[in-house]
Amino acid sequence: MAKITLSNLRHSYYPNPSKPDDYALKHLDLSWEDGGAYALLGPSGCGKSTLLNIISGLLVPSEGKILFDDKDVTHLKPAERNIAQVFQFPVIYDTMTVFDNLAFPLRNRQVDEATVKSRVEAIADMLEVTDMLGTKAAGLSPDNKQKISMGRGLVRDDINVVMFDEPLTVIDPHLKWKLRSKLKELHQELKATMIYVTHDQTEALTFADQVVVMQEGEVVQIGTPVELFERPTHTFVGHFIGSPGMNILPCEVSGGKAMFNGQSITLEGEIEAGEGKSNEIGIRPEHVTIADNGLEAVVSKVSDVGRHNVVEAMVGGTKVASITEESAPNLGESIHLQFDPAKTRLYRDGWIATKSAGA
Ligand SMILES: Nc1ncnc2c1ncn2[C@@H]1O[C@H](COP(=O)(O)OP(=O)(O)OP(=O)(O)O)[C@@H](O)[C@H]1O
Repeated sequence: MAKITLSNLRHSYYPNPSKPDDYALKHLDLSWEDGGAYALLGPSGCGKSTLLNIISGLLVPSEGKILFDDKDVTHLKPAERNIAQVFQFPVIYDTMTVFDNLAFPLRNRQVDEATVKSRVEAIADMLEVTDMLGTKAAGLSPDNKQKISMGRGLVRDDINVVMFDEPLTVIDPHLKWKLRSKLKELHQELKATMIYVTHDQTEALTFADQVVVMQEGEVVQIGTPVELFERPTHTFVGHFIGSPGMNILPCEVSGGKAMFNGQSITLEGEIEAGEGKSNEIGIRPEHVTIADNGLEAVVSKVSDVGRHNVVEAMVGGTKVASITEESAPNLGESIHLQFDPAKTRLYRDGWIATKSAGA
């Protein structure tokens, strides 16, 4: 396994890019530590596949370098990079047994049969497919086929990184969580560097220790799932992560105070110096409470989502969502909302602009 460094990386599919929008990857400078479990999360078109193809060697970036440890691999072919990839659709040989499928990447590299046997048996044990080793792959269910595909990606112990590209796409929703937790377990046992590409926040947050969130060809935040939830550094992350996402409320800033709907809102800390085109308050629905006093609001929607209710209420012309475990108010009812000051951030032109509490 290796540390992977992307240094000053940019990529455009155009021959003569001139403006930022000509770049599928605008500027990337980041390191994936040896043995880390990473997710690359972002909506369709944000540049995930482009980045994956650059790491695997299918694409040469327009600018910048890729290093595996200290070795510059920018111009090495995929086969020279020692990478394993697991794709959306299972890549296995139907006519071979499960054992032979798992053994394939090892035999391909002339690994001796005793090692093949012990490695395949160990991976099969971790994946809980030992009883299928003698079965032809053709008869397997789609989720078992994808498990074997994952096993093929994980069976070699000499690879630099295992990359999973939306690996649960074809899996039945009720089996997804099983494979997701299996993958997490495998990471803990194998300690391989893994990059999991997805547009699904649940998959990213359950698998990864560090999540890299991308938007429009740029990384907007790298952090643990808790960091992304607790203190998004960009409104995109606040909105994209969470269910429902963070409330992003237009506000005015004057005299170091944020005014929302004519009322001063206490923030987590001081507002950073600077100017911007737009100011917004970010507060998660989990940190908005219905109280006896506070911002006046009128309930516009109530959704019972099982463990709790999501209450949407209009404060002037702006919708604010809150999550409550208590009985929900009625539609049209006048209520008061309070924001937890320690969790209320100011965003300027999308980027966080409050000093964190204690800073
Ligand atoms: N071969 C190509 N030629 C031109 N533009 C491309 C090509 N491949 C991707 N793009 C553009 O580059 C940007 C990033 O695309 P990319 O496929 O990397 O995003 P993604 O996040 O992987 O999306 P998805 O999840 O839909 O695959 C998009 O604007 C896309 O239209």
